[in-house]
Amino acid sequence: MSTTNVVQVAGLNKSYGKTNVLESLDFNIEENTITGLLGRNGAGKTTIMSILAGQEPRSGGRVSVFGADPFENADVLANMCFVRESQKYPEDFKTSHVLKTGPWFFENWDAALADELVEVFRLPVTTRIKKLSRGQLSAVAIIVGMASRAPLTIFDEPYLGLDATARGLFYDYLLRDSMKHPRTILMSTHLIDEVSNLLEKVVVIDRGRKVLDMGVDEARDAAFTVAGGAQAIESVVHDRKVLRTQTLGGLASVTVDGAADADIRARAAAHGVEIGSVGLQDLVSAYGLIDDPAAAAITGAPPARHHAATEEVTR
Ligand SMILES: Nc1ncnc2c1ncn2[C@@H]1O[C@H](COP(=O)(O)OP(=O)(O)OP(=O)(O)O)[C@@H](O)[C@H]1O
Repeated sequence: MSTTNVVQVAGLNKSYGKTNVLESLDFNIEENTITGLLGRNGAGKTTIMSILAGQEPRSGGRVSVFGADPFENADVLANMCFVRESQKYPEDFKTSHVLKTGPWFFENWDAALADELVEVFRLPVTTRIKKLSRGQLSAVAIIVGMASRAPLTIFDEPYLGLDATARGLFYDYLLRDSMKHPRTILMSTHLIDEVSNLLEKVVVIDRGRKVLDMGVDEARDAAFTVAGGAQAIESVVHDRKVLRTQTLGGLASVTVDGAADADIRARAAAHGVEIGSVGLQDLVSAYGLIDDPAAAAITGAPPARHHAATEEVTR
């Protein structure tokens, strides 16, 4: 089955002055998928999204959205909705104005869906937007993103201030509505566990570089844990790349890069240690510690040759 890439990024660089914030990034986003853009604070997620949405120029490389460069390209931007925290509204704008003007900007605007979501999020429509609570402001942005039915919808941490019930409703609506009306969705989030059932693909960024780019199902095999006696673990994983080490007395749990192959399983059985799977959140968290001397320094434990970061777990 052939796939169409709505977004194609090749060798993307972005710098502010002498600081490189994105370096040689390559990734594609397939049409009609929900992709998570994940990574630690300052990794470069908002910068990537702003470049895709034509709001930031790049410093180098190629970016194509719907087959064209998005920067200052009205045709490309007409098919896109970028939902971000810092969205500005005209002074004195109310939610009712947002609902009224939505169809001016988005060809596929679904007014019935917007009204339904206003009810679901219990949003006051006649209150001025600048008077809304943090969570209510996020709800307005989510409603715009959902009701726009834009062929490419980009959500940059859309949930700030939203309560757990509202977040659950957002995820339910996003899943149901994107099944009924397929479109391409890119979402950055730190609440990875919450959205792991929603995402089909993940692109993980660390310090402006891509560290993971795969289907969520494949990501389950991207790493594994080994838990048990610290010395036994060292014998099992000594020639593997350890992403993260957590120790408690003589016990340890390490997160190891790659799939748990037959060789590792045999060694684990021989040394009486347990192999486990790694959830998406832990995986992203482990990749965020790669080659991070600061993380190792917190515990005073020097990183070993294959070990990226070591943390002492204290009770
Ligand atoms: N206008 C700017 N001038 C200078 N540096 C900037 C500018 N905008 C972003 N940066 C830097 O670029 C890097 C990436 O920022 P970005 O906002 O893309 O990160 P992020 O992954 O979205 O982070 P978070 O998860 O905290 O929202 C950061 O180090 C940030 O300080």
